[in-house]
Amino acid sequence: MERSKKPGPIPVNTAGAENSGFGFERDRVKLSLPTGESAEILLHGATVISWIVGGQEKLFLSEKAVLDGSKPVRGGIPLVFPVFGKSTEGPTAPLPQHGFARLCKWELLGRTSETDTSIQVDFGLGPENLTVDQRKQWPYDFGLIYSVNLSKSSLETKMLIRNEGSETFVFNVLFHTYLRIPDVNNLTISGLKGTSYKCKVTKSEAVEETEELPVGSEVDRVYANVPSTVQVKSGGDPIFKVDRTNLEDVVVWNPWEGASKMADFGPEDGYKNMICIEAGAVSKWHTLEPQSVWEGSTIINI
Ligand SMILES: O=P(O)(O)OC[C@H]1O[C@@H](O)[C@H](O)[C@@H](O)[C@@H]1O
Repeated sequence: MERSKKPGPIPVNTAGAENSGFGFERDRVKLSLPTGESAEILLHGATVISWIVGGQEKLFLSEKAVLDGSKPVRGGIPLVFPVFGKSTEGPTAPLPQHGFARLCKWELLGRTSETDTSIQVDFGLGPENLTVDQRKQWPYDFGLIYSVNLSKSSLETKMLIRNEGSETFVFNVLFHTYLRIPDVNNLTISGLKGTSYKCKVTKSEAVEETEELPVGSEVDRVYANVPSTVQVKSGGDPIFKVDRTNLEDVVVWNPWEGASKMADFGPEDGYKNMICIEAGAVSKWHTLEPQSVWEGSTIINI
């Protein structure tokens, strides 16, 4: 983001933070709490690539994921903005699938709060962080502030989008979260019943009828206006609870055996240990008028 438009320094609340941790190394930020929880975020795409609770990794990261900035990360939490999927028409048509946010090197704005039980870091992205080609593809003046907040048993991600120009723009935004799961064959997802969805596999639309949705094959569904919390259960036991604020939609994705066709997906049967539960605003365009701000967040609880 342009220096003049960056948020002013936010006073850091360090009450009781003697043992918590914030580390910056070359291309990534590491957060940790005195109780052992940690998270790791690359500047590339501001992609969260690790979240550890109770000594266990909670995010799936492909063992073939490319982390050097040359392509989006296969795993963790890539950021989707300003378009979800690939547009064939309209102002986002020139952009690649899922937009540019996951492709850019974000700026570290700093640690914005810290206590013994939580720590937050903010990243910024603006037109000056885009390549000349990306600027041509989407020539709007915008400012993004992305916050990652690690607490003892939850990870919150929050996006603030500002229109800093004189032209209105439309956008989609989504947290493309790859959750690590013990076995997809024992998995169910609840909280979607009664919600309309578009299935990208069968190219059809339907209303979800299942209370506890199993995943037994490729799934790629965009659930619109999901009213409540979505829970991921393993063998009937809740393992993740996903709450959303101002993010009305949820995408459920697992490529199943199609994963073997992705050069950066590994191991080949890794799809058994992942499910993407993606909180976003993607089923319709959101309009942002000049000098207006939009904010949305999601919190994943263990
Ligand atoms: O391979 P990509 O660009 O990271 O996209 C992965 C998947 O992302 C999901 O969000 C989409 O619904 C899928 O259609 C897509 O295949």
